[in-house]
Amino acid sequence: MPDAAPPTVSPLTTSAPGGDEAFPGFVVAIDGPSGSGKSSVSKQVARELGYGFLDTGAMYRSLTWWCLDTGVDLDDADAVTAAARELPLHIGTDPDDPTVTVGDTDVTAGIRESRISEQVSKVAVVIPVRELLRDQQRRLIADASGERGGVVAEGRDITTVVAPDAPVRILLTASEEARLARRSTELHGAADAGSVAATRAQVLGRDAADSTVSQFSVAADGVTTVDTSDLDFAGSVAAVLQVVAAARA
Ligand SMILES: Nc1ncnc2c1ncn2[C@@H]1O[C@H](COP(=O)(O)OP(=O)(O)OP(=O)(O)O)[C@@H](O)[C@H]1O
Ligand SMILES: Nc1ccn([C@H]2C[C@H](O)[C@@H](COP(=O)(O)O)O2)c(=O)n1
Repeated sequence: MPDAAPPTVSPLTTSAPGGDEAFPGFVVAIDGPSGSGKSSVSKQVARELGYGFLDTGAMYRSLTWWCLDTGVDLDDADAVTAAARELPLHIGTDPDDPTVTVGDTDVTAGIRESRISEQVSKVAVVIPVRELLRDQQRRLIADASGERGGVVAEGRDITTVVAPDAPVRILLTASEEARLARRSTELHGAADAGSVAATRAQVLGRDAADSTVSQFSVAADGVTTVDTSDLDFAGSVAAVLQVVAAARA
């Protein structure tokens, strides 16, 4: 499947809310709770469509990494906002090479460490930080969709705030049980009672904090819910591609 030729793209344009320009290509916006598969499924969907891929969570993670690296107190919202203004971030939008750098440091792997996952919500709930990153995300979506004819962008507020006029908006969800099992398997190599319990606080705690600033537990008007609880990874990718195909038919 990854080597399949990209489908012909109709020249659809999406308006970029709050900006002066329309997004130049087709935008697939995906949000949902932690462990629903947003990042991994979106990346594969982007590959199969020949589109760009934007992982907006990586931007919040990079800011968290930068604050910790430079000694910024994550509980000081003003200091975190100042850091966001200075953040020397580069985020790749090639789904085969979504490299993230902060300054000269490749943080692609580092931003996935538990120390970041456990603290990233402190950064993500700061409203001025969200506004700064939202503007950057819209620019990245415009650039990537222009370069490749389309982009798959994922994150907690993509369908509601960053790209509410995207032609495809999906809430990718799964039962709490499925999400915990997936994350547990990813982090601990198993989904037995012990490892699920160890994962629970991180996954549910982060969702609880993040839901104070974004709405990702129920689909907003016009957003299609794709429930992957009973789907494997390939099935989830196929379900999203089906929604995209229906929107373009
Ligand atoms: N349908 C699926 N069936 C089984 N495993 C899946 C499925 N979708 C994703 N996964 C796996 O679940 C894990 C979590 O997926 P992923 O990181 O993409 O979720 P996410 O929604 O982006 O989470 P977060 O918002 O916390 O970053 C990954 O290891 C991924 O490979
Ligand atoms: N558009 C977004 C993207 C991410 N966040 C927050 C929520 C998460 O706690 C954190 C990391 O995201 P992840 O990599 O786990 O998807 O960033 C957000 O608030 N809005």
